Parts: sequence; C-alpha cells; structure tokens
Amino acid sequence: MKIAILPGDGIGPEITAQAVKVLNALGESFELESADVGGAGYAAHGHPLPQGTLALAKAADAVLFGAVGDYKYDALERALRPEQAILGLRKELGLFANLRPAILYPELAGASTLKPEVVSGLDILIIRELTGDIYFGKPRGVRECPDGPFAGQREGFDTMRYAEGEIRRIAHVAFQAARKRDRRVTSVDKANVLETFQFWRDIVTDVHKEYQDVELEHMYVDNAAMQLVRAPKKFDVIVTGNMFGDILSDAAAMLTGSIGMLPSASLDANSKGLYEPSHGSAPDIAGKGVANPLATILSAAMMLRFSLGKAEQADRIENAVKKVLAQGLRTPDIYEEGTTKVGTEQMGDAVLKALG
Ligand SMILES: NC(=O)c1ccc[n+]([C@@H]2O[C@H](COP(=O)([O-])OP(=O)(O)OC[C@H]3O[C@@H](n4cnc5c(N)ncnc54)[C@H](O)[C@@H]3O)[C@@H](O)[C@H]2O)c1
Ligand SMILES: CC(C)[C@H](C(=O)O)[C@@H](O)C(=O)O
Ligand SMILES: [Mg+2]
Repeated sequence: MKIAILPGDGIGPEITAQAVKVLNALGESFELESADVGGAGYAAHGHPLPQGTLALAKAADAVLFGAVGDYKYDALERALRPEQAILGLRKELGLFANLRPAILYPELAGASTLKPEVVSGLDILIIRELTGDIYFGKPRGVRECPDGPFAGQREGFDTMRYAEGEIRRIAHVAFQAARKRDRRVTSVDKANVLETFQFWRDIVTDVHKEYQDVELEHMYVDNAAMQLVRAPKKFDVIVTGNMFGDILSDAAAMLTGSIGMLPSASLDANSKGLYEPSHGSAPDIAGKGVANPLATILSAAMMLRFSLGKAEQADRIENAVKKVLAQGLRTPDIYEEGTTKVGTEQMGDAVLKALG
C-alpha cells in the first residue's frame, strides 16, 4: 500500500515526521513517498501543487498531509499561494466529506479553556462539506460596484452555491455516521438569511426521510457557535457547509484542549482519503520543536481505519496516545501544572514507545 506524505510548511514537516515514525514502527509494509506541497512546492517547483505532487497523491492509496501556509507568501497572486495546494487536492481528488472528530481525552479536561464539567466526556463529530460553498463558487473577484451608495468604487465578491447532489451526498454521510454513534444529526445552516442554506435545509430534510431512525435537528450557525461553547456535549454529529464547518471546527478544537489535538479525514465517495490535522502551519511556533504532533498522529490512525483497512493498527495508535497522556506528557499547548512538558520529537518518541 502506498502512502503519499506531504509535509508542507511551517510546523508541517516537524509534526509529519512524528506520524511517519509511528507508521514505520507498525510492522506493516507500507510504501511511503514524500513530495513538496504549499510554500515548499512553490519554492522548489514554482507552484504550490506541483504536477508530480498531484500525480503522487492520485496514485497513492492515501495521503498524509501536514499543513501549508506562510505569511511570506501572502502577497503572491492567489493561484500561487500555499493554501491553493490543499484546496486543489480536495477538489482534484473529490474529497467532499471532511470528518473532524472532537474528542476530549479525560486527562486533558483541565487543559481546555472551558470548565471541565462542560467538556468532560465530549465526543462529537463535525462533518464539513469540503468541495463546494463560497470556497469554490464562481464568479468571484474584484470589480466595479454597479449600484448603491458605493457605485463606481471597487468591490470584492464571492459566490455561495450548493448543487442539490452536493448536499444530498454529504447528508447521507452524516446520517450514516450517526447510525454508528448516538443517532442524532444537527444540520447547521443560515436558512433565515441565505437562499443557499434554505435550499440546504430543504434537501437535508428530504434525505432524512430515508433515515427515520436518526434524529434530525436544524440549527442556525450563530446559535451553533454559541451552543458549542455552552453545552457542546448535546451534539452528536454536526453536518454543515464548507465555510461554517471551517469556523466551527476550530472552535470545537478548543473543547479538546488544543487545536493540536484535532485530527481530520477528507474522503471521496470510495473512502479514498487525505488525512491532516485541522490546524494550520503555525508560523509563530515553526522550527521551535514545540508543536503538538498528536493531531497528525491521530490523523494517521484515521487513515489506517478509513482508507487502509487496518482498524487494529489505528486502535494501537489511539491507545498509545491515551497512554502518553496518562503518563502526564504534554506539549506546551496542553501543558498544566503537575504534568511533564515535552517537545514535538519527545512526544512522537513517547507514542512510538507506547505502541506496545
Ligand atoms: N490545512 C492547512 O494546511 C491549514 C489550515 C489552517 C490554516 N492554514 C494556514 O496556516 C497559516 C497560519 O494560520 P493561522 O495562524 O490562522 O492558524 P494555525 O492553525 O496555523 O495556528 C493558530 C494558532 O494555533 C497554534 N497551533 C496550531 N497548531 C498547533 C499545534 N500542532 N501545536 C501547538 N499549537 C498549534 C498556533 O501556534 C497559533 O497560535 C496560514 O497561512 C493559514 O492559511 C493551513
Ligand atoms: C488553509 C485553508 C484553505 C483551510 C480551509 O479553510 O479549509 C484550513 O483552514 C482548514 O481548516 O483546513
Ligand atoms: Mg480551518
């Protein structure tokens, strides 16, 4: 089985190296091949998603991705900016279903900025549609404002849109995932204001007819943001569009103690997937050896489970992560008094040792 390793920028290479170390220790005969992506792709090949990298990702059975982005590339024309690499991979590989599980490991109850009783036992699954919405809608750009008080000035604009089939397929993913959990889906939208999301609500309601054993609730995104910090445990599965899912999953990350704890799987219709931490390249801590590698290591576990048919190896990694947390090892983002502060590599080594 071939795994494409795309470390990317900032902390990407540091955290990916830890996950690779763990994968190599499993005793499987995986073939791991690395390639440049993001700013690293631009620097080496003049494009954030070089042809060779895309070809490797397409040919591989699964992709393990670090993170992309660096402020030094923010002035480049949009098509050449590092973020286009991850957007391009999602689109080119048809990865429409993004699963972001927010689970609180009991040992980290005190690491969350929320009160332990609000988050203890948390286990929610955010399902974010990943290849549609305002992220990819056209037209977009900067043009002359046609009317109103600002007529004649420049205006920036994007297009929010969802095709019926796009909503149907992500709704099926959500209801099917709920069947393996607590059988509750909250569909998050902005149907009170946006045509796109009234349409979303109507289609999700229609798909729900096939899943009468699953409870469906609709919630506006502003309320969902509030409920996520007020009573997050009331959620089971949240399904939402690309932009709302981006924002809500970062908020949910803090319920788990740190964004460095939130893994993700981006899947196509056949469970081929790209696996990456939900966070970015963290330029503020890059190169310092302090980034939390657990979201990436847990993403590798999701890869084993969803794309490589190795659920028992996924369990091994997840149990090893639990063990190191129980041992009291913490990177600075999840550190509390009384625990042992470790760096990125030490954390990776500890997981390796705990594999059993
Ligand atoms: N999928 C991706 O590759 C991805 C995702 C989000 C942001 N980005 C890019 O990353 C760059 C930085 O964006 P940002 O600062 O808004 O978001 P970010 O997620 O990179 O960082 C936000 C904050 O979280 C911290 N953080 C993130 N990951 C951490 C980890 N593993 N351990 C400890 N702390 C961690 C950072 O130090 C920072 O303080 C931008 O160029 C952005 O476009 C990329
Ligand atoms: C880097 C960016 C394009 C990306 C997104 O907005 O999807 C990131 O924030 C994420 O959550 O994966
Ligand atoms: Mg994001």
